Amino acid sequence: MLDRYDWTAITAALDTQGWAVLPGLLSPDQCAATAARYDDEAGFRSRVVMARHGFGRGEYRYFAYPLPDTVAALRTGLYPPLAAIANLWHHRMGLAHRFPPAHGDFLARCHEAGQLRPTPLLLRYGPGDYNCLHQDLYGAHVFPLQLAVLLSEPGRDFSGGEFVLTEQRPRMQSRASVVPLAQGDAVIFAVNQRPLRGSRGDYRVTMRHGVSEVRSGRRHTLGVIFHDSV
Ligand SMILES: O=C(O)CCC(=O)C(=O)O
Ligand SMILES: [Fe+2]
Repeated sequence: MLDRYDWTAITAALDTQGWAVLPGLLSPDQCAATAARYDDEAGFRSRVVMARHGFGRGEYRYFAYPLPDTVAALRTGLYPPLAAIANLWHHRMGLAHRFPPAHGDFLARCHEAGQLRPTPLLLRYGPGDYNCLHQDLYGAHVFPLQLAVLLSEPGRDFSGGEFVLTEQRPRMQSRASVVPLAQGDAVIFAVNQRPLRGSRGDYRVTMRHGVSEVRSGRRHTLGVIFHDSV
């Protein structure tokens, strides 16, 4: 499923803009089945109503272990190519920490540090809902890339609700990108900092992501974060 993507082009996009799209990562049927899980209380460890925390408006649920097969397969399968990019990024940012080639070994590190709780999540937005710019940092162990899959079809299921990324360069104003996504497309993006090549070598920029206001309909997304949470 993942070897059909051009990982050289994905790496280049991540290096230049801090995000890359994987078109059609999930089929419409997989999207519908995944979004439908939202109402099934049993598969989740917690529910967050965003307005209660000042995170925006809308809600999300964190999956419990064991994760659904589709989610587990994405998390395990995407980790190795992303770990290679993550290690290059850490090298370029002068960070000593390196990521093991298999997700199980990285999770073992998270778990030893007390980051035991699964972080993949389902999000649900209705009219007027939005997600404030944020970073998904859940402990000292942070994998620098994450994934969001749009489960709904723009134009048919909802309007508005665009995936937004900002990039804060040192001592400069922030730059925003709107990521064009169709149903089943995934965006891979930097969780926190990423290296950017400047005329005097690499420097670090800080990324944040969020979702603009949903105007109508209902929008579901699947979020895959590779580190577990305290
Ligand atoms: O709903 C979205 O597109 C954003 C989800 C999000 O913040 C995440 O997956 O971490
Ligand atoms: Fe997020």
